[in-house]
Amino acid sequence: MTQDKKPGFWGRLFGEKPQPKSDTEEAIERATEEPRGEEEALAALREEREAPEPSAESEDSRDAAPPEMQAEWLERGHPNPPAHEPPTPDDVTDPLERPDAIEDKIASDPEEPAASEREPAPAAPLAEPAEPRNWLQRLGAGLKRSSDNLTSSIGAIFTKRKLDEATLQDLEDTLITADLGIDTAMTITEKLRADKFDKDVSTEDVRAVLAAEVEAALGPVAVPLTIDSTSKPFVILMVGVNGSGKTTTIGKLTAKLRAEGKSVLLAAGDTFRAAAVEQLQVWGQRNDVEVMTRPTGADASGLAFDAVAKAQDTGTDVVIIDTAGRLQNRSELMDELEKIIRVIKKRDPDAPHATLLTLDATTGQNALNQVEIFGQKAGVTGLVMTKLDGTARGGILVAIARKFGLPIHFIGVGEAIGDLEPFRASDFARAIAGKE
Ligand SMILES: Nc1nc2c(ncn2[C@@H]2O[C@H](COP(=O)(O)OP(=O)(O)OP(=O)(O)O)[C@@H](O)[C@H]2O)c(=O)[nH]1
Repeated sequence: MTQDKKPGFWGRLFGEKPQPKSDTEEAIERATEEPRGEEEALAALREEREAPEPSAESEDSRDAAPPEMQAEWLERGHPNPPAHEPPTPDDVTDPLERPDAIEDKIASDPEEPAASEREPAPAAPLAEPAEPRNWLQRLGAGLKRSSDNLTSSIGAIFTKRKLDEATLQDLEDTLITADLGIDTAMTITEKLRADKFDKDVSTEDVRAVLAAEVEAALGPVAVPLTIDSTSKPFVILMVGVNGSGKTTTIGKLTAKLRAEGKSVLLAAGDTFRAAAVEQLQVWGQRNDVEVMTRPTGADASGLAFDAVAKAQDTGTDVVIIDTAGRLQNRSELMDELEKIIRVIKKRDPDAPHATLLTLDATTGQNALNQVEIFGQKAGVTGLVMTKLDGTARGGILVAIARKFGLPIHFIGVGEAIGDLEPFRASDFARAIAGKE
């Protein structure tokens, strides 16, 4: 305890009663030439140190200080002892809280005006309301990095009024760099060449063509995930590389299915990692659904089999099977995925009814390879693009759509339970083109 070494610390810290000046303060008074300025600086510092009196409801009061500290505190007339021991000089991390901070402050900031002369502190920005934004706004915010990247590059290219060959070439390069794919890049530049060559063109014109082409590419693949109620249970297998968002997507999707009144059983097929099982269990609790598990290292296909069997027996609407993340180039792991599918089919030859591949949007071009290999090995039926909120590479979705034509069911723009939405081509196109 440092209480004895630092008498009066609490009082000074909380601006309680006038205290005899500490050695440090006295030394400052002696050493400085302009006593008035120092006093004001001291006053300003004390003011900064002042903390509101802890209230009976304050969180701090839940975790009381040791008895001797409480005695000092009560002696000083405070109703609630502080939450924890007063910090010692060594464990105080805020420099202004350190006993020697007064010296430092005056030495380093001799011109600091008195508190009364200071500009009033700017008002703190209003805290963002919890859930004020609709989906479109969240999508726009999520894709902002992608669209900012794209539109600022477009803005930099279109400095001349008339559209010429060099500008078109630069635009094509920009669109390819933004992961939209060569086909889309060429379609956009050709359209602009046909309509606007040697004519006035604005960045707004380019954005309009961009949005139209992206929508044209994505429209056919924006297909909702339909749960066929004649397949009971409807079995969904979730696959993807490590960390692509499988488990999180399962949690979000389960919430949607539950909201539609469907019963859901989850199978924690990532039997490699105990943490992965726990993560799914948390989502299970949140959604109030059962999660089937096996000990770490158990055969995932056995678990999948049992989950389908149980859902058949209990009349559960949907079974979602999580799987361990695997890189598409690890053939032995991809073989294991094939085994899971084979085994599920022993319970229901039509299952899995949907095999969803989660793609991390931040991956960029590698996503194309993932779709290809997972498609071949696991018979992917649809895609979920996750983490569109944290990437400047959202354009990859366009390239994937053009190359594979696989349905894109959902996109994820955050980690929260509500951050999964059915994919809508026009919303995505407008957001990525930065159009209101
Ligand atoms: N920002 C953001 N984060 C996401 C999104 N989806 C998932 N995540 C985060 O990505 C991380 C990995 O997600 P998981 O769901 O654990 O991924 P996984 O594919 O199950 O991972 P493995 O089990 O390791 O293969 C977690 O921190 C998630 O919260 C999303 O749409 N946006």
